Amino acid sequence: MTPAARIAAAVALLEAVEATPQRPADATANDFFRARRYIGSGDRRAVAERAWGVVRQRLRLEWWLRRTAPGGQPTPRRLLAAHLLLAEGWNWRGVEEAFPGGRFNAEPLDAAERAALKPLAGAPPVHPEMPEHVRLNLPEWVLPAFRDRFGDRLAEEAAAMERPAPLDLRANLLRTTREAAAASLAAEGIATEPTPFSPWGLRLRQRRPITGTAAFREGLVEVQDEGSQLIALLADARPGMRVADFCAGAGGKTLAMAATMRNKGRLVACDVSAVRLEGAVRRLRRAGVDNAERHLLEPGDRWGKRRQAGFDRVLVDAPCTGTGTWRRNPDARLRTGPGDLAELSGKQGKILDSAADLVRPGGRLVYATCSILPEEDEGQMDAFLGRRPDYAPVPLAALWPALCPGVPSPETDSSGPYLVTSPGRHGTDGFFAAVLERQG
Ligand SMILES: C[S@@+](CC[C@H](N)C(=O)[O-])C[C@H]1O[C@@H](n2cnc3c(N)ncnc32)[C@H](O)[C@@H]1O
Repeated sequence: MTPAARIAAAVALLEAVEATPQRPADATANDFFRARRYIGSGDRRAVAERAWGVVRQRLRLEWWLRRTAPGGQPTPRRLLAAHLLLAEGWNWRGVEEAFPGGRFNAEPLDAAERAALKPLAGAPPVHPEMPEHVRLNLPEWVLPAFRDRFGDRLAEEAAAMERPAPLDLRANLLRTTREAAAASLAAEGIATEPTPFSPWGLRLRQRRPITGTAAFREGLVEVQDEGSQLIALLADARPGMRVADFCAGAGGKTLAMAATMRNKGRLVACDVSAVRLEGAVRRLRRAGVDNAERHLLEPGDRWGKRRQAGFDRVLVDAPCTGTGTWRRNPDARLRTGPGDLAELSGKQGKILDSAADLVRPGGRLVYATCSILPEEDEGQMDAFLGRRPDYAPVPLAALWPALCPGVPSPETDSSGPYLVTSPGRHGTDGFFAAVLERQG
């Protein structure tokens, strides 16, 4: 593809993303490229990277365009050209030439577009007159909650959320060790380093596709952010236990817990989504897990009633706003709003109440989110502990030394008894996890 054709394709991809604003952008991108198989993998990567760059910077690009052309719409063409000028450092001439018209290329910029864009040449992406949330590249509605969470580290965390996430793998101890998995990847030309907190984690030095490697196909490694690995670690599922992964999805944490259980005991992966649970089947097989079963939770289901107090561990990896994963899903910060938070908070409380009854006295309920909004995290725990005096938190500081001997704990001064990870401080996604013990 010529550089101009790549620009045109990135504009078309952004238009497709805009046309389905509630759909995750990567799902739209998959359809987009499937319908254009003639776009080779190098071009596909370049087109997607540029489009995601625009999505990542959208709040700032829009601010600039509203300033230079107050009545004009921030169309995908304008946003992309603004991105070239502000974020990629292109000069004005280069941008004009990137829209040459003709077959496979974007139409030339018209007079209104030129008037809106030309003043952006040489301008900095962040302007001192931007409102704080635009400067930080965060939607306005999360600002108070993010400030509660991060205090004077807010700018540092917001900046970390703008950087693309590294690719983390979890060595599957059912099949290998972390060292052997790293050696196997290295033999295939993929350099990794151990993650600082998770005893199973390997971080790629450079982002590379890994699903084609023998190490992945043979189930030696699974893709999983280090923060997510820590949640499975905190569940402390041991061989012979009865364990329920209540919101198992496609089994990311089920797989990790099967490994700590060494395939011994009973592990049930539950979810309300048959499609997501089905997604776990191949992963479980590849990982060599044979102690896990799946259960689809349905309305009126008596499964939970029959298993009250039947589990040593119940993990609730709750549906949440996903605000902790914004560095990974740049479009999510544009799609998520306060209405989602209200709806999800209600759901989280209900899920916790159902899951809590499954835990035996002396057993543990582990509640986790990939959100950094206190309302979904500590707020949810305060409300739950108010409703359920038979539960008490087990502080992270008490759990960590036995789970990870010799490794410094990821706890922070402000995280209280809970695990709170963040991109700026830990280099992971933003996760929250609480371990609650049911009193005997
Ligand atoms: C954060 S995702 C789980 C991710 C998964 N544990 C992993 O590690 O890959 C939350 C899951 O909760 C499920 N869910 C939503 N409502 C639920 C409910 N009422 N009971 C159980 N699971 C639910 C969703 O279908 C989704 O798969």
